[in-house]
Amino acid sequence: MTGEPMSWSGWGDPAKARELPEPVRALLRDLLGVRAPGTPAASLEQVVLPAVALAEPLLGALAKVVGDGHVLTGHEDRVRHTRGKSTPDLLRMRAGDGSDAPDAVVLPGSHEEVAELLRLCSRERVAVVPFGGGTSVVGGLAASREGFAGVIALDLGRLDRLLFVDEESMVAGFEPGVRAPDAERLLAGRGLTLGHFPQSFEYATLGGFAAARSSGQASAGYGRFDDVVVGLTLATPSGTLELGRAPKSAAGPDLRQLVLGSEGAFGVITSLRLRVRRAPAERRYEGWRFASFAEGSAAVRALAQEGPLPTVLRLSDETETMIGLAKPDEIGTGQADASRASDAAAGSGGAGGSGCLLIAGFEGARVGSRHAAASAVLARMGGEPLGPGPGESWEHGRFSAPYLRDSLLAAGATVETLETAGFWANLPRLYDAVRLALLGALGSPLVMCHISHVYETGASLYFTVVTPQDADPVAQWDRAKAAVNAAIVEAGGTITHHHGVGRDHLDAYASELGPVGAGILRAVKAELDPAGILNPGALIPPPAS
Ligand SMILES: Cc1cc2nc3c(=O)[nH]c(=O)nc-3n(C[C@H](O)[C@H](O)[C@H](O)COP(=O)(O)OP(=O)(O)OC[C@H]3O[C@@H](n4cnc5c(N)ncnc54)[C@H](O)[C@@H]3O)c2cc1C
Repeated sequence: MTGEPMSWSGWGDPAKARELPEPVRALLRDLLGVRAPGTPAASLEQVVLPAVALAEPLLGALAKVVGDGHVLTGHEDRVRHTRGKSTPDLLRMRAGDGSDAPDAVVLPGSHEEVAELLRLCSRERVAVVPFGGGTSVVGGLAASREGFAGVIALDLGRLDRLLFVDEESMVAGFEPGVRAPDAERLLAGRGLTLGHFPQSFEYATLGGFAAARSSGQASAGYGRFDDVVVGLTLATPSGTLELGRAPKSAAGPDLRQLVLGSEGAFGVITSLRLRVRRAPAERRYEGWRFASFAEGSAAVRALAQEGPLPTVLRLSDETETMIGLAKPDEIGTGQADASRASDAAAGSGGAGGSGCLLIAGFEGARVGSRHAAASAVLARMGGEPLGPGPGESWEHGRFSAPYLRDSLLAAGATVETLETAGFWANLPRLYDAVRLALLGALGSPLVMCHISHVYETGASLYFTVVTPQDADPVAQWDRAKAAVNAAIVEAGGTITHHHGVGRDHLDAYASELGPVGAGILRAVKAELDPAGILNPGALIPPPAS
């Protein structure tokens, strides 16, 4: 495994933490009314955890399966496996609230050990939360204790091997705990890539991508992660499910789709067979300007429907364009931020005068001809070419933006992201509904949006919100999130395009599924996990009372 352990209370590699420049602090204060929180963030030692509920004989039985040294009950190990990395998760951690900590962290070393652990935990009524990179932003890792003897985090980090590469079929086999950068490194030696680059790339795992139906920044060219998975193995308390003996099949419903997005509630993914592509020899990234988000959206739709699609396609709305989130590596450079932020805050998330930035990235085969054809479409739709500068800047800073969140939280601003998707004809309504819900719930937040996952029939909308923290920022965000979830359901969008359901989206997901759909999920859960030990409280809507 490469890389530093992730910050226990924030995002990413602690060495890459970024300070907010003073002009931005001043603007947050003067224009959004942001004030530094009264109490400093808790230290690791100050985080309060519940006492370990699992009795010694049970801890011993777990250790018998995975070996001594692979059952951890130390303070830091439990803290590091408490919840995920949503903003409420980080706010709770900064407040020293470790109440959702697992009793133990268990690290299996093989499929057989996972299967044995699931049998043991079913027998002893121990809840099991599969844990990949720990980057869930939907409450996918918070342990529910009610009715259980205890909770374990099943950390898949020891299952970190490349299993095989079949270059004839262009399929590679991996264990689930391989982190995305390690997967790319393992494939690079053979000139191959998965092409999956979500913003959580540095820490998320392949098993987590499959379990949460992740979508990466290059989804226009490489597809979503569910397009990449051709086969997988699922260990369940009821036995092992092997799926994917051919790329496509007419033998009934495709059960792979039942496992993709199952968020650890049906079983533990212990291996994956993934489609690989030749690593691109050529890359070309550039920027375009559109007069408005509506004009830019029409251009993006034209590319999705007529082709050719670039590998990366991202359109920021007016506010995101002004604030510069499309060029995150430039944020933090001082005065330039200040004037951009001032413009954006003055508009309180409204339309500004600088138009909208579109980033188009071309990788792989026929870059020249695809670029020429796509450029003709973008020019016809009113786009103004800005050259390679904005595109290269975006590519350079593509994983940087989350590092700003910790500095913003420390300064007293809540910053969080949320997303949805819909058909093209409904997208403007969905955009307005989410913005109005946020403005209604938070007063005058900064609301930014971009489109970065497109299909012939529709697209996702990805929002970033900045607002001053009140005395209880978790409750404040919970209220805003509830308002947005209701607005998305009402406006006919899906509650999530790629973050998943977890616990945070459960109510809205139940509305989206309807009673018959929810009943199907409960029936599958009852078949695969009769004792209900797997990630209880996540994904599966409870029966209506
Ligand atoms: C800063 C940031 C940026 C992000 N950017 C993106 C993005 O661009 N695109 C995107 O799609 N998502 C993004 N996410 C969300 C998150 O990274 C994804 O959901 C990712 O797929 C989670 O992978 P993970 O390995 O961290 O899984 P975890 O967070 O550990 O787990 C996620 C869920 O999957 C289950 N699970 C994990 N491994 C297994 C397994 N082997 N078997 C069964 N269940 C399992 C867990 O129980 C949990 O329910 C972002 C998150 C953050 C914090």
